[in-house]
Amino acid sequence: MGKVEIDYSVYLVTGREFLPAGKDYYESLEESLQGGVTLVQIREKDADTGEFIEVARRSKEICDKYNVPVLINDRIDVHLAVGTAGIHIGQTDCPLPLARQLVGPDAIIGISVGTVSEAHKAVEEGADYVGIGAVWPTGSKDVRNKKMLGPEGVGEILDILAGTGVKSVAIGGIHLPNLAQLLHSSTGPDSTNHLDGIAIISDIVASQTPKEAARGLRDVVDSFKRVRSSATDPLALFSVQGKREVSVEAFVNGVMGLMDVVKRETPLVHQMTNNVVINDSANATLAVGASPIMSTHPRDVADLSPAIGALLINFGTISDKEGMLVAGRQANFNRKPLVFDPVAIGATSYRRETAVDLLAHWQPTIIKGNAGEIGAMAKSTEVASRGVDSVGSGFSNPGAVVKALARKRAAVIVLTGEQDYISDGSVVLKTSNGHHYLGSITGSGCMTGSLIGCFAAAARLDYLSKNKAFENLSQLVQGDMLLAALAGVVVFNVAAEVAAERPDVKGPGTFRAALIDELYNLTPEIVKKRAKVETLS
Ligand SMILES: Cc1ncc(COP(=O)(O)OP(=O)(O)O)c(N)n1
Ligand SMILES: Cc1nc(C(=O)O)sc1CCOP(=O)(O)O
Repeated sequence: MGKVEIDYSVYLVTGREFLPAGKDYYESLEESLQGGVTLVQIREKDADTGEFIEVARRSKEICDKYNVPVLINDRIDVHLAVGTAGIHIGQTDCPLPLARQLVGPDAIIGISVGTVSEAHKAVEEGADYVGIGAVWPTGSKDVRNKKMLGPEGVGEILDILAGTGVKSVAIGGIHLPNLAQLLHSSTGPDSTNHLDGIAIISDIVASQTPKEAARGLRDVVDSFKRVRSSATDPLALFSVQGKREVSVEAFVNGVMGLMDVVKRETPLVHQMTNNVVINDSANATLAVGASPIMSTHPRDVADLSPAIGALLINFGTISDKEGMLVAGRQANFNRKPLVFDPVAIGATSYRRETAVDLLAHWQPTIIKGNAGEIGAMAKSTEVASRGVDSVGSGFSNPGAVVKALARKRAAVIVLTGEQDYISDGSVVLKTSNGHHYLGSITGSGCMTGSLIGCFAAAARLDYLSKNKAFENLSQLVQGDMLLAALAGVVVFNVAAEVAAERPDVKGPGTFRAALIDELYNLTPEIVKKRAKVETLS
């Protein structure tokens, strides 16, 4: 007979205990199937065998109407009694080789994995799919004894599965607002090994409207799979208007256009930054025509999110981690650009752990850092950090580093230095503006991050003024984020050059004041004349 063909896109794991008051289980199941659930697992933790068989039998009758296969959680006897498509087992249930002997070659066997070694074993033992979890904390199961994987941990397990034919779903704490982040940031650099689907209890079962809940999840997964299978650029995270023209002239014209958009729209740019630079960053933001808001309290930042144009998270003095977690999640949920400046990430283990934690909870759109910071993000040993500065002469091939990291992180990467390198994983840009005074004042890197935030907000607004919102539901943000990153870097460095040439500038002190003036006075024409931009690929 052969194995049933399974679509893992939206895999409902049932749980009668999570139904909202008054909601009938069978009604809820049928509504979720109407919404687009593609696979159902019957999970009964409290039922005795007779009751489990009855629930599975009736559930299968409903699923059969929609041609959706059913699997049974843990209980091989219930699977055999009802004749379902297969089983899902955990690490402490019946060993997989024995389960295979009992259910036969045609039954689907899925197994839970939470580590790379469990994934290796699942492949060796012939699992059809793995349930990778827990991605995030969940109220549906006690997972306190398990390591939370975050999207990055899911990605490490997906790397093991690449080329094996074993399918994958992620499970645990997955909801509509964090779904696009999970799908993108667990995907490997070459985009071949991405999740086949997601397994969900509460987001569907606990909903009063399971049809809509399932439909929302299904739309995002479908859209993600469509983009991954058809895009010429496998990242396809950000929208650009049509096919991008990769020429210096097009990029510089684009920067000029974004300068106008910022001045016209004065986007609100929420900045959670460090107390060394907070004033300079706010002033630089105002000088280019945007509007800064420097709030940090978790309750405040959640309310702000719908109104802002972009969010900057600069963890220089890392005193507001709770607020950063909330603000980043809200930015992803509201599909606002999120610029991450992991200041001195390589310098201490606390900073590294904080970054891992933040990145497990939200997906940055643009990551900006100096060589030490980008080296730490890329786990490169070529460049080391000392405090907030990097040491050594830099990367032997900086363009390759930013391109690879952009693909790994599914974000635009900006590497600042005497020359700046920017990549979205496809195009690599190099810019060479600036002045050595920038190294003699505090906050030049942080101000660059702020300006990238301003132009990211502008790029999103520009896109939305010309296109329909959210044509592609799996995209995290809309607008040309590569161009936004370029604009932030070029505008800041050109203004620095102009400031340093002024006769009244005698050193870093006068330069700092002049820099704000020249950001304020900078015109698109000056940028066009001075921008030193090269395309490397
Ligand atoms: C798709 C999927 N993945 C993981 C699990 C968890 O299964 P298990 O480890 O057996 O734990 P219990 O579900 O029995 O609590 C799952 N059920 N489905
Ligand atoms: C059943 C289950 N298994 C998990 C694992 O990590 O193996 S997490 C989990 C619960 C998933 O429920 P929700 O979608 O409500 O978070």
